[in-house]
Amino acid sequence: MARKLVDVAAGVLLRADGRYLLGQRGPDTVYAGYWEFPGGKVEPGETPAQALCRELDEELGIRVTHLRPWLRREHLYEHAHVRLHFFEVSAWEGEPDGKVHSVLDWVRPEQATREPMLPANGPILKALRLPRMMAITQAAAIGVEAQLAALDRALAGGLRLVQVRESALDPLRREQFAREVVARVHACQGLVLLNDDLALARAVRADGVHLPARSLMGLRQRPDCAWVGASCHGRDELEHAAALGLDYAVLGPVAPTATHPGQPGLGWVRFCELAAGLPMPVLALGGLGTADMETARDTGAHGIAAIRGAWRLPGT
Ligand SMILES: Nc1nc2c([nH]c(=O)n2[C@@H]2O[C@H](COP(=O)(O)OP(=O)(O)OP(=O)(O)O)[C@@H](O)[C@H]2O)c(=O)[nH]1
Repeated sequence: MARKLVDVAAGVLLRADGRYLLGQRGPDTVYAGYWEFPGGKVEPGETPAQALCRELDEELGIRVTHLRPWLRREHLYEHAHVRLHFFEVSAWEGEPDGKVHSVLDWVRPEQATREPMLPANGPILKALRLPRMMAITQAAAIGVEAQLAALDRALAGGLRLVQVRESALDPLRREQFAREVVARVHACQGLVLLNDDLALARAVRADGVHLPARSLMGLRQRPDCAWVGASCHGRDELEHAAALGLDYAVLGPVAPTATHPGQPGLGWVRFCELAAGLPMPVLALGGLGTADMETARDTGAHGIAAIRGAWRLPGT
């Protein structure tokens, strides 16, 4: 029997130290004892954002002062068909106090999470492990040694997500370079994705593969890999990435770039429309750097992907 679709708003409260808040559902509830993000059902006449502010006041006794729409996922439970609107909550007044949960806990994204977790939330926890800045390599343009030196500097500065995109390097040098990148990034517990080459990703023990849009659109099934993402330029590509269950998408270009001359930028307004309501995180790409991070996140992006902007030294 088809179940009525129920809208639910859930908040990922993020502390400055990177930890997020989970609550354990109290007794006498469906899925009692399971962990969840605070939140609840959207009442008639409320937007999901309004519902979340009300729920966080009722459940935690806090007043939200800054929230951003993040992911939207549907899940069919035996008791309900839910559409979950996840928001990032980065500022609030008051100290969260467990008024309805048995326990509250602040969890680090890289830590094993709390169990049992509500079944719909697995991909949300994975999305929280995706770093906010993706740096895309340009070794063929600037030289392998210069790129590795830039990588070392960026890792020391906190970079934890690298996409190796080096189709212009010959196969042997590309493999050697990819192995170097994996060794350096894994030494810092970061993630490495190989552009469009699943076999090389496996050979060098990278974490996954990043699909260009033309490869994405040719697939009917998600490649068998821990992390899979794709480059997208419009809603059809984003929806295909979502349908395949990919872990993230990169959407752009937001601004015109030197690497794609003549291609007009989407701008932030269009970016916001295209990236809204998707089940996986979307990184903004195209003429951006670390200075654009807050604008990107306020527009619904999970973070930023960049070539030049990611390797630039601070102040240059
Ligand atoms: N709050 C919350 N609900 C979630 C999460 N993940 C998830 O699947 N859900 C589902 O969304 C629905 C939320 O229901 P709820 O019982 O918390 O709603 P509520 O606070 O309005 O309570 P009520 O049923 O007493 O009115 C449940 O079916 C729950 O399983 C999550 O992380 N947080």
